[in-house]
Amino acid sequence: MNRSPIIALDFNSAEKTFEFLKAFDQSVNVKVGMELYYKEGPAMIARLKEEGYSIFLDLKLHDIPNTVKSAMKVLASLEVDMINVHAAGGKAMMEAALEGLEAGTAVGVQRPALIAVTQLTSTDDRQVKEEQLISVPLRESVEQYAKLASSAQLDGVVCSVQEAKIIEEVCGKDFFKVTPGIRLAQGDVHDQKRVATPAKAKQEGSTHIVVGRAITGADNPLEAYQHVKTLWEGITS
Ligand SMILES: O=C(O)c1cc(=O)[nH]c(=O)n1[C@@H]1O[C@H](COP(=O)(O)O)[C@@H](O)[C@H]1O
Repeated sequence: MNRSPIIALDFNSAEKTFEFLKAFDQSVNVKVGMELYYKEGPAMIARLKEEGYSIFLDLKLHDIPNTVKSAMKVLASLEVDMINVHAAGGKAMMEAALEGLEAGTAVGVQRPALIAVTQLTSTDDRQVKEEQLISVPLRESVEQYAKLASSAQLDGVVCSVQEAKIIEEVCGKDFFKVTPGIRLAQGDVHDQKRVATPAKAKQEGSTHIVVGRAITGADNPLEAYQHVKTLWEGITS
């Protein structure tokens, strides 16, 4: 998957998705999440692949290691470019996910990059403290999850832009920092808590940005995408 912005295809049907994609060429990266995958299933992935898109399959697996391993083995057959689990499932679960992916990837096919969600970008410090009863600041919790993911040999994490720099220091430049919660200046933050602009993401060391509503909800999605891409690529790291 190249480093262009990843468009979150948060639609409830294949029809709406392909109607939206009509404006774009196949060089854009796309993310298929729970809504679209649960509705359309593996056929959706096959169709997007056939059309030539690079795909991040965002199903955020989180279960006992054996279940995640078996699920990843099956998902590997979809031959997506990137896939994720929740780091909160633990190191053994992340290792099992990787084993499953490796076992399910056909010879000659590149294994999907495996990344772990740290603290969701819809989470803030208050929730970490009062709901999760974690006694360290959110930032340290994200750092710990990133270390765990790295020790389990994962390719990277999903985090917010606010933690990208510290993760680069701890896990290195090549370790993926995939950052959702991207908004244009003055854009509606919706349900997200830890947000940043594309330019800030680049500056802080994000390796990938995931952008949904700032593009899909725009009057002119292609124009919005190009604007995001220009801001993201504007600064060389
Ligand atoms: O794993 C993800 O992609 C993800 C992790 C996270 O912490 N926060 C987050 O927003 N996401 C996804 O990124 C997308 C963000 O969408 P927008 O808020 O519309 O840009 C959604 O599809 C979320 O499911």
